[in-house]
Amino acid sequence: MSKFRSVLFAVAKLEHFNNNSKMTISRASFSSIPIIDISPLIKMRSHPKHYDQDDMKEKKVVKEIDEACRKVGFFYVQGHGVPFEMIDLVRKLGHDFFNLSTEEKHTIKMTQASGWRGYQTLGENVTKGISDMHEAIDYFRDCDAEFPRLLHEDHPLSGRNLWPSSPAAFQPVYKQYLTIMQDLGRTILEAIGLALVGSRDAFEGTRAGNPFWLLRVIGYPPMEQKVTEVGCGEHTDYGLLTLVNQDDGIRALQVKNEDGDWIWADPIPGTFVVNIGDMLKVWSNGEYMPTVHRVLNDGSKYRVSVPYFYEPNFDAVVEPLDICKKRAEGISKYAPVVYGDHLTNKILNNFK
Ligand SMILES: N=C(N)NCCCC[C@H](N)C(=O)O
Ligand SMILES: O=C(O)CCC(=O)C(=O)O
Ligand SMILES: [Fe+2]
Repeated sequence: MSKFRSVLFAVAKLEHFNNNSKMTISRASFSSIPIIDISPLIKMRSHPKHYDQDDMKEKKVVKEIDEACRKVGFFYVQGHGVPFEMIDLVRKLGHDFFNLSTEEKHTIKMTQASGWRGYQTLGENVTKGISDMHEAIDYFRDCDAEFPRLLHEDHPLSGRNLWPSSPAAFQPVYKQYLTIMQDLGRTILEAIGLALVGSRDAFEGTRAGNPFWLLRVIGYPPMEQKVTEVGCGEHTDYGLLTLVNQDDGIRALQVKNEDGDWIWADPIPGTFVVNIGDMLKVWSNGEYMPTVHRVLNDGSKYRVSVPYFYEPNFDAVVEPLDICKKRAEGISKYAPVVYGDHLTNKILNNFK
């Protein structure tokens, strides 16, 4: 090798080293969660033809989301266009439901036959073998002809969503909310597509064009300093993007940085807390890593949060994207996984 070429080679190696170390070191240092105004994405989504992808991928909002995904795995979104009244009403209806008698709540009880949809009582959900101090209602995208595997009654997640008759507004409001949140999830994923691949449609079609979404309505009783109990044990989320609508004025959600410190994701009225899940780790070949988080409601108030999970298609085969593999010198860090299998495995381990 000529002297000139070997110097170039050394520089290239050094740059590669720097890039890699930047990626790993920077995650350790986060001590706060960024707030991102996504209104430019909302505008792009309503008039896609007016926006050039090459311009869009250079936009501040796309760079901010990319940086947040690389460094923190969590960010708040504002300027999302979801009416504040809607955001508040959804949590209020959650409070109203959890205030009902046990008997009433059990009219929509989750069972194996309901495909693990419905109401679960305090402590029924477990994380790493320990009961979580929350009650919840779980909803999954309805099974229809688009999910042939789930139409077979012997699939563990085959079943129907269970809607309470009280409060009366619960079902219509939540159905509307689900439509709005699906659109919001897709909009944020477009920015991630632009950042990772340069294409806003990177996750459309067979990847996540028909998302197998989940929604949880969660109630956390106050723990009053009982440090042996946890509202929800530490975990990462399973899919692509989680959008959390949490009660104002109660600090309970905590995010772990690489030093092992817990950073509070304090509620900011009118925002959603967004975090990335396991499947983005695989698709991005580890460029984006899901961040461990937990819930500790050790104050004195009952807390409701409503996370919406925007996920891949049930049958999506998730494997590192070519461009992400190329950036890692052709090395694929994760084996392919079928999203529905990953999810089923997780859900079946969530209950004793
Ligand atoms: N659909 C999602 N992501 N739900 C997250 C729940 C996390 C706790 C659950 N018991 C667990 O052990 O995973
Ligand atoms: O209640 C929260 O703030 C978050 C809950 C959560 O992490 C989850 O359900 O996956
Ligand atoms: Fe979570």
